[in-house]
Amino acid sequence: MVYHTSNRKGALSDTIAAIATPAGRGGISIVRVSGSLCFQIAKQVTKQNLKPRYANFCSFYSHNRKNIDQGIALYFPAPQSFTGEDILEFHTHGSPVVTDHLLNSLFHFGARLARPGEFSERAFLNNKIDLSQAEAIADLIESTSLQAARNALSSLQGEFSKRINLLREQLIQIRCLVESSIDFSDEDISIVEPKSILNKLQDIQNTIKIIYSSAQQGALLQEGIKVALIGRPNVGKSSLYNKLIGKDAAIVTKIPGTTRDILCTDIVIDGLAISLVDTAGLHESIDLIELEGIRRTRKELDYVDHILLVSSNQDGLTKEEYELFNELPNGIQVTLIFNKIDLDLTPACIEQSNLGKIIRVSALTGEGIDLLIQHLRETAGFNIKEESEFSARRRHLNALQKTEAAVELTKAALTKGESEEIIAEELRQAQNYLGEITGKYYTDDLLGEIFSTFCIGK
Ligand SMILES: Nc1nc2c(c(=O)[nH]1)N(C=O)[C@@H](CNc1ccc(C(=O)N[C@@H](CCC(=O)O)C(=O)O)cc1)CN2
Ligand SMILES: Nc1nc2c(ncn2[C@@H]2O[C@H](COP(=O)(O)OP(=O)(O)OP(=O)(O)O)[C@@H](O)[C@H]2O)c(=O)[nH]1
Ligand SMILES: [K+]
Repeated sequence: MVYHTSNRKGALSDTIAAIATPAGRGGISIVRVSGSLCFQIAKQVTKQNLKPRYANFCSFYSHNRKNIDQGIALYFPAPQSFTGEDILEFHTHGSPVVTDHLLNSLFHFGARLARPGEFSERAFLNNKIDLSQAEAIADLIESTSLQAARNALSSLQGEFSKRINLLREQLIQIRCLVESSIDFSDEDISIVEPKSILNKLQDIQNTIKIIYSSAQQGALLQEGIKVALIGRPNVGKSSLYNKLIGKDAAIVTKIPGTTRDILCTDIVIDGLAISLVDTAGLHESIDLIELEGIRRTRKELDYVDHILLVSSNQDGLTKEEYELFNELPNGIQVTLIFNKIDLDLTPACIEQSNLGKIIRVSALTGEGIDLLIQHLRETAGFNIKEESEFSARRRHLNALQKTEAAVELTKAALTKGESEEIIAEELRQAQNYLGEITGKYYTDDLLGEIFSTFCIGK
C-alpha cells in the first residue's frame, strides 16, 4: 500500500478532455476539460475571457478558426472545481458532429483524451473526494433503483466515509493508549488496563457489525448477485432462464446441447438486481463448439455468487449430475432445482436435503418460480425492509471483514498478555484496512481497477 504517492499522480499535469454526455444525438452535449491549459483553451475556443462560475453564452470556434456551434461555456478556476484543477465545460447542441469536432480541436490546443474515470480520479488525487465517494459517483450513475440511487448519493455526500473515519479514529485512540504504555514501560508503569481496552475493542467490533450489515444491504442493492443456471443438456435451463427474465432470450428446443454460449441478462426483482447467466449444458461432448461453450461455463462459475444446478429428475440427481455437483467450486452457494414437476404432477416446494436445499419447479407452468426467487433473496441476505443508508461495494465489505479479524487478533493478543508492540501492530493493521476503504492507503493497481470501470468523461 502506498501512502498518498502514486505514479498515476504524475500525469496530473496533463490537460484532459472528454465528452461527458452519452454518445449519440440529444438536446445538449457537454465537453469537459480539466487541467492547467483550460484558461488558454477557453480563450481559443470562445475568443473571450470567460467569467468564472458563470453561464457564458458564446460562439465556439475550432482549431482552424471556423465557427462550429454556439452554446454555454463554464469556467471553474482551480481549486474551486470538481477536480480541484481548472475546469472548462462547453455545453453544445447535442450533435456528435459538433462534439467530435470540438474535442478534436481541444487536442490541437494541447489537451489529451481523458481515460475513463480520470476526472473523478483527479478529484480523488487532489483530495476533493475520498475513494469511497469517487466509487459512489459511479454507483449513482449505475444505480438501477431509486433506493440504490439515494444510497449512492448518501455515500457521495460522505455518510459512509464519516462512519469509517470515526471508527478509524477510535482505533487510533486505542493504539495511542497502548503505545503510550510502551513509552512508560522502562519506568515499569503499565497504564494499559487490558480489561478496559478489551471492552473498547468489543465496542468497535459491534460498530463494525452494524456498519457491515448496512453496507452489505447497500452493496447488494448496488451490485446485486450473479446467479448461474447449470446442468446436463435438456433439463430446462434455458426455459428457466427465459421464465426468470420474462422473455424468450435463450433458445429452447428438444435438442440437447442447444445452448452453446453463455447468455447473461440483468434483471431487477423487487429491488434486488440479479445478473442471470444461462450456460451450455455440461456433459462429455465431442462437438467442438459445444466443448468451447462448456469450457466457458466452467470459467464463468468462478465469478458467480449462486449456482442453480438444474435437474429434471424428480427422484434425485443422476450419477452424472452428482459428479457435476461434486466438481463445483467451493465457497459458492449451490441450490438444486428439480424442474419439470408438471410431468409427474409433483407439487412445487422447497426442501432440505443432504446436498443442500432442493426447489421443485416447472419452467413450463411457472410453478415454484416464486419460491426460487424468495430463496435467492434470502440466501443473498437481501432485506428491503432493513433500509440501508449508503451504497457500498464488495471491496468495502472485504476491508471491513479484515478490520474485524484484526481487532479479534488484537483481543487475543491482549488476553494472551502479548507485548504492547505486538498489540499496537495488530491495531495498526486494523486501522490500515479501514484506510483502504476511503483511500488513505491505496495502490496504483487499485486505482486502475476502480477508475477503469467508470464511464469516459466522468
Ligand atoms: N455541468 C455539470 N453538472 C454536474 C457536474 C459537472 O461537473 N458539471 N457534476 C460533476 O460531477 C455533478 C456535480 N458535482 C460537482 C461537484 C463539485 C463542483 C465544484 O465546483 N466544487 C467546488 C466548489 C464548491 C462550492 O462552490 O460549494 C469545490 O469543491 O471547491 C461542481 C460540480 C453533477 N452535475
Ligand atoms: N414438461 C416440461 N418441459 C420442459 C420444462 N422446462 C423445459 N422443458 C422442455 O425441455 C426441453 C429442453 O429445454 P431447454 O430449456 O432447452 O433445456 P436446456 O437445459 O437449456 O438445454 P441445453 O441447451 O441442451 O443445455 C424443451 O423441449 C423444453 O420445452 C418443464 O418445466 N416442463
Ligand atoms: K435444449
